[in-house]
Amino acid sequence: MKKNVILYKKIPQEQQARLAESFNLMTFDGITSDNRAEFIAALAQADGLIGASVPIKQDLLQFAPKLKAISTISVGYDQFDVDDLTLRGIRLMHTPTVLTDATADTIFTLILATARRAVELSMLVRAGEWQRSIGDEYYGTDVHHKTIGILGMGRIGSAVAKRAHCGFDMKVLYMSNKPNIQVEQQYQAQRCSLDELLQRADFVCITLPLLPSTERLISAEKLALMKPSAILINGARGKIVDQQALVAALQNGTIKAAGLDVFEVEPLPSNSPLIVLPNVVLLPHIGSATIETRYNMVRCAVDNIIVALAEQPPNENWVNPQVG
Ligand SMILES: NC(=O)C1=CN([C@@H]2O[C@H](COP(=O)(O)OP(=O)(O)OC[C@H]3O[C@@H](n4cnc5c(N)ncnc54)[C@H](OP(=O)(O)O)[C@@H]3O)[C@@H](O)[C@H]2O)C=CC1
Ligand SMILES: O=CC(=O)O
Repeated sequence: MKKNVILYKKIPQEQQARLAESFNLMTFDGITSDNRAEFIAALAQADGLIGASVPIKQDLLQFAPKLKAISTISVGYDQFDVDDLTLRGIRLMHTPTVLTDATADTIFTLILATARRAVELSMLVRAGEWQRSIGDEYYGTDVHHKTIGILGMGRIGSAVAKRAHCGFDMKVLYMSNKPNIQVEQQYQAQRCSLDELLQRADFVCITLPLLPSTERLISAEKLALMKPSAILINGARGKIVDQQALVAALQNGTIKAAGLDVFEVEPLPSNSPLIVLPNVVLLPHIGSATIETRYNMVRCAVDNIIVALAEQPPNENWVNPQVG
């Protein structure tokens, strides 16, 4: 008998067809206050869930007594309580690797856009204010040959290090739980403490997961360690930075600029003080948002739910293989 799967995100038709071939499929275009009751009712019979961006924790899981697997169309899984899923015997699968390069490219987009003031100057042109050759008040800062400090040297951190070293002749510093010998050998990366990295780096890039140990890691005190000329790039999760402290640091010149793809609250509220700061480049959480990469993530997540519900042995996309 086919198992029951809920798809809670819109995905390309042919991938949805793969799901419909394997499972009794129920679909939701996101979970909103309008359809939440219907989603909760569907959970009663669900063997599997596949989707993205929605926190699925105890408040929803209590209505899902049969649930055996969740496949998230993302690499980050901070929207779940992994220990609780493991206790409940629910397999959690994610989509590492397929989005690594696209996300590293987004991080480099933010590095270049902040350093060269690309958004600010583009707005000046659009406003008709480009009347003569621009003066030094609008000059940017070099990226090449500068020092980049990468927080978290995993898949995306390593891809950023590659771009920095091979493409921009940058010196690479990194802070990680354990040494990454490959990046040390390939990109001459040097591991150091968080404080040393913050003091030395021209560009500080966050590529950490959101965990209790990383939440608000970049506090007012840590921002104060950065050079006044330094630029902070966050391509990971907004809650890793104390956003209020960041706004203050950008307003009072503690640091020069920031490039942000992620925020404490998403979508970023329209009254956020970040919106009016000229020295910030803001993106709407698009780290992996290319046509090719988003498609590959969906394909990977569909593969994952098929594997997980077929009770095949753990593979590298399983977050909690101990569930078995
Ligand atoms: N903006 C966007 O659209 C995207 C954002 N992301 C975010 O990027 C994050 C990283 O992804 P990815 O590179 O694939 O993940 P990885 O797990 O490959 O890399 C994370 C690295 O951070 C290290 N780390 C974890 N905790 C700490 C800590 N307290 N101090 C120092 N290092 C630590 C990990 O070390 P160890 O292995 O030893 O724990 C690991 O090396 C995701 O979790 C997600 O939140 C990802 C994709 C797109
Ligand atoms: O934020 C995106 C992810 O895949 O994680």
